[in-house]
Amino acid sequence: MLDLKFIRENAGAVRHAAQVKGVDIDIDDLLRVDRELVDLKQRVEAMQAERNANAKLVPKAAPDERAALIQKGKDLAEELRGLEPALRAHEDTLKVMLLRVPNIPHASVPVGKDDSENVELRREGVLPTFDFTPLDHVDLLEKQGWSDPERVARVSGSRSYLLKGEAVMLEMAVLMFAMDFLSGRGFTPLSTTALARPDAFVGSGHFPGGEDQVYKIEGDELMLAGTAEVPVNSLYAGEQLQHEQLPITFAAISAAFRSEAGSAGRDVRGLIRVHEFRKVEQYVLCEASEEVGLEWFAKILGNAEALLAALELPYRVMQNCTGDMGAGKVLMYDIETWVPSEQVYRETHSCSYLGDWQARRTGLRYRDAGGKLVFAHTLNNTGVAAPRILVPLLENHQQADGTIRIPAALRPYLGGKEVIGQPV
Ligand SMILES: Nc1ncnc2c1ncn2[C@@H]1O[C@H](COS(=O)(=O)NC(=O)[C@@H](N)CO)[C@@H](O)[C@H]1O
Repeated sequence: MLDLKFIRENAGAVRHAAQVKGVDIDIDDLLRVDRELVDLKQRVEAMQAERNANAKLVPKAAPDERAALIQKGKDLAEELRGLEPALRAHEDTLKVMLLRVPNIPHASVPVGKDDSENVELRREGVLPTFDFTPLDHVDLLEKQGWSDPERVARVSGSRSYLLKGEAVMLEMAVLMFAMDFLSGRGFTPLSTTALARPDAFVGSGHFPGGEDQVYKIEGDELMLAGTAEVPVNSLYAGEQLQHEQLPITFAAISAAFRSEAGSAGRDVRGLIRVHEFRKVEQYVLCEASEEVGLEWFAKILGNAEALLAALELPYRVMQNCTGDMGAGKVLMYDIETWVPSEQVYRETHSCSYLGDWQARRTGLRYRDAGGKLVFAHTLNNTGVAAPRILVPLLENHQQADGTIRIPAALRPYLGGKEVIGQPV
């Protein structure tokens, strides 16, 4: 959400942001509703003043004037009541419209319509070469007896997954490694629920708009979030933080649930796109400064890159174009990790800076050094998401005999093992 005053004074910039982000909102319509609401409020205030002034006259009035004054007071009260519904309707309409107003993209963001126009910033790591025919992750898991896709599909349908044996230890090792790594960089570990109230989805910006991606629970207002960003972003909703408390940084591990509505046919095989997964989420709540926000953006991006480097995985960093960054972002980079079986880089991390857009809709405020109450800035990035990260991990580190070489950084989390799996 943007400040209404900012929208009034920068309608052109906001209209342009909506246009380049493909957000369907009519800023002129919003400003019309805003003006009508201002007029209504002014009329109400004038009538209240008139009614109050009139009420003061009654006790001092001559007996023959009193009845008329009392009647005037009743008429004014009636007229005021008559304005209530219009006032409410305008306030509700404006609130819904404001929630749809996109954030202004950073000057560096390329204009584009979808991910095909994201810009590759750089590639890191060396692509693997195999002196044998490499397998994809589905075949590797199957060969090692680490999966059971038919049985789990019978129980849980498509986009479900089950890991068995050492693959489970690998999944937990990579999650623990990420938590260790991030807490070592000062991020407070959180283990949190994916259940959240609708307001938390509004606060993060997933609602309005992303409702079809979210699993709901019959007869319960709680919903299953697709990322810990949703509940974590609302932990401090409505509070007045002190600037000494900032920055608040979390490494939040949680389950994540996604309906993947609209992804029919994409990545139906294997672990890339499943309905429930686990994610370590980097979340930052910092002071209301673009300079500080961009510093944190670089830090959380660097954390994810360092994690991938420690996992010895080649990757590339993409800058998302305006059409692929979502309404709330100022700046967004995806990290894509190499998947040998597809010979392409696939998204494994998504790093975002949102300015005060989330804070404004969540009610995340702090007293700055001057004692002024201001909205904070927020950022998030993936630390690691499993099982998706297992796809490049298994495929890049597979050996000719079907075993998997374990990167040095993960060995402490796998009892020191340098290889998992049996030669097959
Ligand atoms: N359906 C899915 N199945 C498996 N992994 C997924 C799925 N959806 C997303 N992910 C993983 O979760 C990461 C973050 O998802 S995201 O929507 O791009 N971004 C967020 O959720 C942000 N909160 C940053 O983590 C993705 O990069 C991907 O690695």
